[in-house]
Amino acid sequence: MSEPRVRRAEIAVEQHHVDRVYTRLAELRTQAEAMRAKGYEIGHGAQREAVFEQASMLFERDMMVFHANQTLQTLDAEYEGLVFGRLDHTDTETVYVGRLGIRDAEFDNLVTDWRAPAAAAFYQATAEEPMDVVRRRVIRCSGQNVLDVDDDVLIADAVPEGMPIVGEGALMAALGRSRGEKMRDIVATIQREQDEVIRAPWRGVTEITGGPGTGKTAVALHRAAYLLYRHRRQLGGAGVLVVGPSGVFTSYISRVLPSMGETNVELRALGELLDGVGGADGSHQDAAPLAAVKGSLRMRKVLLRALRDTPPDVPEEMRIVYRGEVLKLSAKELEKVRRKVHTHGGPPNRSRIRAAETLLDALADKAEEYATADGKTIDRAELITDLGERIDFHRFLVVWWPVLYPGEVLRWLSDERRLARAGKQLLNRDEISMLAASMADRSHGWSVADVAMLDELRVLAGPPPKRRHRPVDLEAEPTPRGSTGTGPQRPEHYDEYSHIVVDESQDLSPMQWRMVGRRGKYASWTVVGDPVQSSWPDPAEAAQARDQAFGVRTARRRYTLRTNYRNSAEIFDLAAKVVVGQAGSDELPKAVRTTGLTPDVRPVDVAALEHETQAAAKELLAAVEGTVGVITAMDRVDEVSGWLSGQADERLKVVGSLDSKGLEYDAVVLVEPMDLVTESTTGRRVLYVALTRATQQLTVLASDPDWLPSPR
Ligand SMILES: Nc1ncnc2c1ncn2[C@@H]1O[C@H](COP(=O)(O)OP(=O)(O)OP(=O)(O)O)[C@@H](O)[C@H]1O
Repeated sequence: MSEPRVRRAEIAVEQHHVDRVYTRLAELRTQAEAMRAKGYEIGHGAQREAVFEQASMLFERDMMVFHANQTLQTLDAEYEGLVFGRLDHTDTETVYVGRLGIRDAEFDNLVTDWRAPAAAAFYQATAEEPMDVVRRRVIRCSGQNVLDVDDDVLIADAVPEGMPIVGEGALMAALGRSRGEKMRDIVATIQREQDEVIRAPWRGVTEITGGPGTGKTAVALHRAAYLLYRHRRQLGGAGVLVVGPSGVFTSYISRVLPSMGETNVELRALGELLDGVGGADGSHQDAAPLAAVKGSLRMRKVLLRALRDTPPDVPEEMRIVYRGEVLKLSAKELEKVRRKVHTHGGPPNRSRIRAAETLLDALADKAEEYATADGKTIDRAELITDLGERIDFHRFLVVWWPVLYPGEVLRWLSDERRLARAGKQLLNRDEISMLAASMADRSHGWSVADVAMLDELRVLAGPPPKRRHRPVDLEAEPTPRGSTGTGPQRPEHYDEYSHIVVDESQDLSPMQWRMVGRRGKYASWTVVGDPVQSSWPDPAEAAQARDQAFGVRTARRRYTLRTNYRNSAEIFDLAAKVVVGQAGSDELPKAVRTTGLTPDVRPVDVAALEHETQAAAKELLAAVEGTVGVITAMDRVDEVSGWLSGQADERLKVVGSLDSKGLEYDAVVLVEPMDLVTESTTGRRVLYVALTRATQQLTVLASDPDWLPSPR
């Protein structure tokens, strides 16, 4: 038979099996629906039974309905290619691998879940270590239709007579395919080095490093799905949190887990980790020098001092009449009382009772002072009891010791004098004015870096007292919550997560590590990063904060991924040049795919930049099937978006350098690379990130040639 006929015949063979799987899926769905209906029936019956029986029947009903719903949820997930692999073993056993495990009515396996031990050989078998696999087949489907098959022979000598072998290179075919707006799962083509990381033990800290495009994000997400499948009891209840650098990024990866039937993982951007505190929207990026100040560990102390400073607008003195005498506390005396309360160190929102007691003590001292001057004595205990019950005392107390909300306290720092007090010997003059100006700027919501400070303040201030009516929060004006998470909202108990995945971890500031660490107090971790792509100026300080976040967890394992699956070799060769001297050769991955298309580096005149950008975007939109990213320095995003507003094509995206982290496009236009270099002290690394976003084609428009180090 000719190759196309063999292929068609093999596609038909697999189609037959896939049809059986879908028929069975429909049967299972019907059974689950019937079970749910029966569960509800039990509930109705229970109403007429004795109370004790009712209780046990209701329990039974709840369990039935719960299980039925869970099964339905799993069966109804939109699986893109439910069956994607097949293993033919030496003993002629055949195992189909898919996104879900399904058995037929006789309880024989129709499909084995990719995470089950029986499917491991699909990812781990090699020609050197074939694990009894003769032929590994990747089956490519669209919906329920088999489109293609692709085989890998692992034990050539053991191929039985008549076993057809079709095609070559499922991985290369997958990598060459155009990219959509959302990342896709890679279950069908996970490579051995990646599989090892995905299946690593769940406890402790698993660190994954590797250069751009090595699949770190993909691996981390598949690991989350794998861990939930294998250890659902330990991890499923309290939840898995995936933290990414930006909302654009979490949106980009948001389909991967649901496509594997996993909807119970919470995806959050760093700027979206905090719900409801003063309306944090956390999508705005500060300029690098400002973000560096906001993210440094110094801020912890600055914030603590700010919190303990006298709140603005509190009464400057206290007057209260006691038995015909006016007791007066001056501003200085009141401050002494405030300091005394704070020396106990408790969160101010938990210290109001102590504040009341200390204030009453000061009033008693004052009364004693007056009495002594008049040669009298007072009953101190009686005074404290009497004043402590007085409404005017409590009225004073609530304004003098107000409930502190993180957003409000942060805004106080727009007052330079106040900030200078809080930042004494911690912040220099320039830093103070830069920070104060940022806090005064209300033209946008909170920035990504602000959110870590808000979270710090949340903990330092302590929870506000519970009220029947929610207090009016003046900071709540810009409230868009901005979570793109697919999982449940967790407004309060942030420290409950059982597993935390941190992506692009090389960029977390120390303050962000503290914030994430609070959420992982009892969790195990998967931490993904590439030091060479880091835009954080003080890696040592960040490492210290990171180690603190991990706490005493002793089990730590580290994996390095070395193959770049994203970029063509031509594109990566260019990108690697900009970090020469900043990265060791072992820190740079190897790109496996060549396209024959070298990047198009165009010197342009500044005046022609707009026109050149439009032209390059148009060319690339015509050249590729999928997305085209136009990457610029952060402060030029609006300008460049304006240039391209005439090109109404949904595949075209303009993105700032920092926001391009973790994303990928079929083609990229990089506008003015030198802008990225000068944007921050780690500009070259940011440029490296931007240059490694394209899978197929890259055009660089540069008026200044210095972005590319000249060859030595
Ligand atoms: N085994 C694989 N099979 C198919 N595609 C893969 C495989 N591994 C990675 N990829 C693809 O390579 C691209 C890069 O993967 P990913 O974004 O996870 O890399 P990364 O290491 O996180 O990159 P970066 O550090 O640059 O953000 C993605 O399109 C991903 O789907």
